[in-house]
Amino acid sequence: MREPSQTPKKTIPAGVPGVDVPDRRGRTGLDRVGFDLTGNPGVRVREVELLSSSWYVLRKTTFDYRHRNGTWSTEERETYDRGNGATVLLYDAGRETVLLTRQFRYPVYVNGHPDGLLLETAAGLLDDDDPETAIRREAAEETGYDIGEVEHVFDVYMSPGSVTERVHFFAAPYSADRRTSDGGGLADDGEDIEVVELPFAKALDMIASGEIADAKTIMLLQWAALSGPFSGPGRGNRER
Ligand SMILES: Nc1nc2c(ncn2[C@@H]2O[C@H](COP(=O)(O)OP(=O)(O)O[C@H]3O[C@H](CO)[C@@H](O)[C@H](O)[C@@H]3O)[C@@H](O)[C@H]2O)c(=O)[nH]1
Ligand SMILES: [Mg+2]
Repeated sequence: MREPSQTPKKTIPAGVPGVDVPDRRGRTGLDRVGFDLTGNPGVRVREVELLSSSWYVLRKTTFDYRHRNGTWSTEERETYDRGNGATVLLYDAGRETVLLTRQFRYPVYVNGHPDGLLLETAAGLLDDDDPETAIRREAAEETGYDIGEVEHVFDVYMSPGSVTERVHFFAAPYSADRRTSDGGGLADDGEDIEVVELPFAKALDMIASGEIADAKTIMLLQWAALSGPFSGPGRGNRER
């Protein structure tokens, strides 16, 4: 116990990782995001609380919001920020096939998927790259194919009520002569990705049966049938 005469020690705040001292991924200022927004005069950001920055970033933001009838209210919203991402549909128009990946997704497993092994188009986070550079990198890492020309399809907010992420969608042809490795993802990052080639028509059937249940994959397959490489009379509807 401290002697009554002793001067209390001044405690120097240790700093909050991700806020005023770097977190384990080197980030600071994570609680400043949103204050500089000016695009909507009916939104005034009041407070940003960093709830978690263990890997990706969860914030609670308090903001004033002007309703369409002119009244203001104060709202709170949690946002999950994992950066933006990119995805690509790899297709072989001649052989009428697509190249997908299969990997274990824990969030899916914990929410009703039988084994968590999800069939998906190759995809990854941008990290510090532009979308096209990122998708070339991810396609090579995950499928082993070095992709040539890519076609930009659309950019999409995948879960706008809670997740900040915007995903950039692409399509690109693949062919055996552009295979440079087995793919499989980065083992050091814990990735264990199977490369799965499917007839396009079978992939479409697997949407109907629920075997393909990933949003970006469904969107790209349906785009391919409607206006992409498998559109037009008689395409994508050949004998299974
Ligand atoms: N240690 C640790 N590592 C993590 C964690 N979360 C993700 N990772 C690592 O971060 C890697 C991210 O891999 P990417 O290939 O860059 O991203 P992705 O998870 O495939 O994301 C793509 O698909 C998502 C689902 O559709 C998309 O949301 C995303 O935009 C992108 O397209 C994972 O393989 C894993 O190693 C975590 O909580 N802890
Ligand atoms: Mg990935």
